[in-house]
Amino acid sequence: MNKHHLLLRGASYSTVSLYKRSGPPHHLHLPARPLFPSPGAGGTTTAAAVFNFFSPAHPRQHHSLTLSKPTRPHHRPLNPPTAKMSTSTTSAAAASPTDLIEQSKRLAAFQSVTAHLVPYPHYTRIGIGSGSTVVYVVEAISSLLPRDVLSTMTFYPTGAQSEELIEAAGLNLQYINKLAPGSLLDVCFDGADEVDPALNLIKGGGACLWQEKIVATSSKKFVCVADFRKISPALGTMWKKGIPIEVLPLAANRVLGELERMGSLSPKIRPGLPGKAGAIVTDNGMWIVDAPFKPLRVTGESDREKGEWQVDELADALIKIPGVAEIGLFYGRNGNEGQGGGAQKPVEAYFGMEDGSVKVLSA
Ligand SMILES: O=C(CO)[C@H](O)[C@H](O)COP(=O)(O)O
Repeated sequence: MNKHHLLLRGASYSTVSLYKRSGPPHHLHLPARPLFPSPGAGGTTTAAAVFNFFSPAHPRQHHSLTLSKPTRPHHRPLNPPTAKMSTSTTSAAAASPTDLIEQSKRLAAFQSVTAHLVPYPHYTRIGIGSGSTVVYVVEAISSLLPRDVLSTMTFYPTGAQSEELIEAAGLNLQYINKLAPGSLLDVCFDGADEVDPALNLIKGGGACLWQEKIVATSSKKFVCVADFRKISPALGTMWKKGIPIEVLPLAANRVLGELERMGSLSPKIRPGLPGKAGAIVTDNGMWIVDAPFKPLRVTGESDREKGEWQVDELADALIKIPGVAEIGLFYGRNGNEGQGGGAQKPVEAYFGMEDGSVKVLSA
């Protein structure tokens, strides 16, 4: 057993680098949770925390690390472990709304990767979702994990955007169609357009929902990463554009009629403008229909006469419409309930908040 004792300044750390007189630094990854009591609970008391863990660089060596906190109280939220990030987080109050949203996505990405990937160097197959938040997930993976660990991992995209992200970061790329029957990815990270308290999701704002669902359900666990705007009491409350539905182009008008009959409020074929005239075409050659419904009930039953649906009942009805390839409702089981894969809901959702903290909802 290797014993280390460090005196740290600050509230929380996710990576500690030990520099030796010679040779490369030794990176130790810590759990993403506050290490010490909050200042209000006794900021003048010296505290210590002991961790037993393995370093990815030396997986056979068992380490014990004792962290001691200085007596000065702290008032800062958890910071991702880069100097750049620390600076932007502490200036969050003065940030523009766009900066604030980007910072919150990045915070959530770093914390989710720290919690689910950094302590588990044996994870080798990772799914990468689509959208603007996932950009920060890939940044977090690239910057938090040592190169020799990354070289043992393979990353599975959910469309053209995440394929480019993986390649640009110099990570190993593999396609989900190469996953052997019965095999699963260890974990998959993806964003969402809206998240309800039961962790049902609306996805597909970026038109990648079909491959996203295939990758999520091919993973042992799905981790959702988002910003504060995505937290919702009921799907359809915050995301007003409607549930994205991937359809066979020749069936699109028929699907629209069926959706109206089910109570959807003005479903529409998503246009490709400004980039493309006509309908948007997905990575799979399909179209997207956006179908707004009244806010979806998390529990209870649907009242179909009134067009008021419970999430699972609506999802089950939508997926049965002929011509529908896949729907942007992620519902049913979560990863904890289906360890063998097949679950659409995340095991955890990380939300970067306006105050610089990260809120975590667990299944
Ligand atoms: O489902 C998706 C793409 O099909 C995205 O995950 C969702 O639209 C969230 O995107 P962003 O991170 O840009 O807010």
